[in-house]
Amino acid sequence: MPLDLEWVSKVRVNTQAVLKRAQQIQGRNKNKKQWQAAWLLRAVTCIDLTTLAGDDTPGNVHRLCMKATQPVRYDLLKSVTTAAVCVYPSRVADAVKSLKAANSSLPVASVATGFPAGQTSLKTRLEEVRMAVEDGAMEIDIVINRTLALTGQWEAMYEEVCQFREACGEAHMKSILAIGDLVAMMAGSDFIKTSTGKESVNATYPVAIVMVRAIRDYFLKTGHKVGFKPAGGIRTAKESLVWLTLMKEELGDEWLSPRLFRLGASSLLADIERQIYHHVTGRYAAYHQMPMA
Ligand SMILES: O=C[C@H](O)COP(=O)(O)O
Repeated sequence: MPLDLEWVSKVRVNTQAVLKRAQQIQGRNKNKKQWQAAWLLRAVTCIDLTTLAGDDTPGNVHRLCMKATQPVRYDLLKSVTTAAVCVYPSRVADAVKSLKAANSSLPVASVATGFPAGQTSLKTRLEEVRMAVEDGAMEIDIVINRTLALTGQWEAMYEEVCQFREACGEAHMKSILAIGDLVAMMAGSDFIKTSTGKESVNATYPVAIVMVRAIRDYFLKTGHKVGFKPAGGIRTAKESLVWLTLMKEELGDEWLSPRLFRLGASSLLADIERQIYHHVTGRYAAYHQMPMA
């Protein structure tokens, strides 16, 4: 849609109310036994299983892909996968190859646009998006230009995001960072994502509440449903339940599927798998019994 700065300028956040709501949501979802297991399985299906490390290799990306296709031990659970795998652009081809060899249609997501800082030229950032798409990425997690956002240059940020949208082609575009949500949605983002996972503060519930309410406002005004992806520092099964509760309560059941909700996480799955192991066997497994692949 065209940029509507009047709408952006009218946005107000009641910080105290948001903090209170965040507390409230963390106290919800006391489901136990099979209900808790069901919620955890839902969380698994929404994970973008991620590796974004300087020492990523075809080998560890391959293991990640195998884990994504069989996230919970085969003897405990069959036919569930994560939503996607998420890697650096340089590793997209490796992930596509591994998944193809495993006969899997799981999408490969790639961070791009100079992730995590976004401090490279626009030309370079656009080229990076195109290359990742060319290598087979079906989802692109872009970093918005924080310099433009922090200095209030919304038109320029909107133009950049529109160009990323175009460079993504058919690939879904997820835009990283709470700041500038509305502008990113106006410019065609399919998802908005809290953080890169590389900042000292990443996905927090109060910020998420502001973001999902921006998604709701955007939906009410345009009829267009934008997805939400919290990412960074999400490590425990319990946290995944809070995130699902937040989505259910703020946006409703429709936002509880991978089409509109993802958890960006590199090390959450192990804890969920442990909880599911406990649910099935009555015992807790050691972490080494839940291998990466
Ligand atoms: O986009 C995903 C994040 O980088 C993952 O962050 P994490 O490694 O803290 O789970």
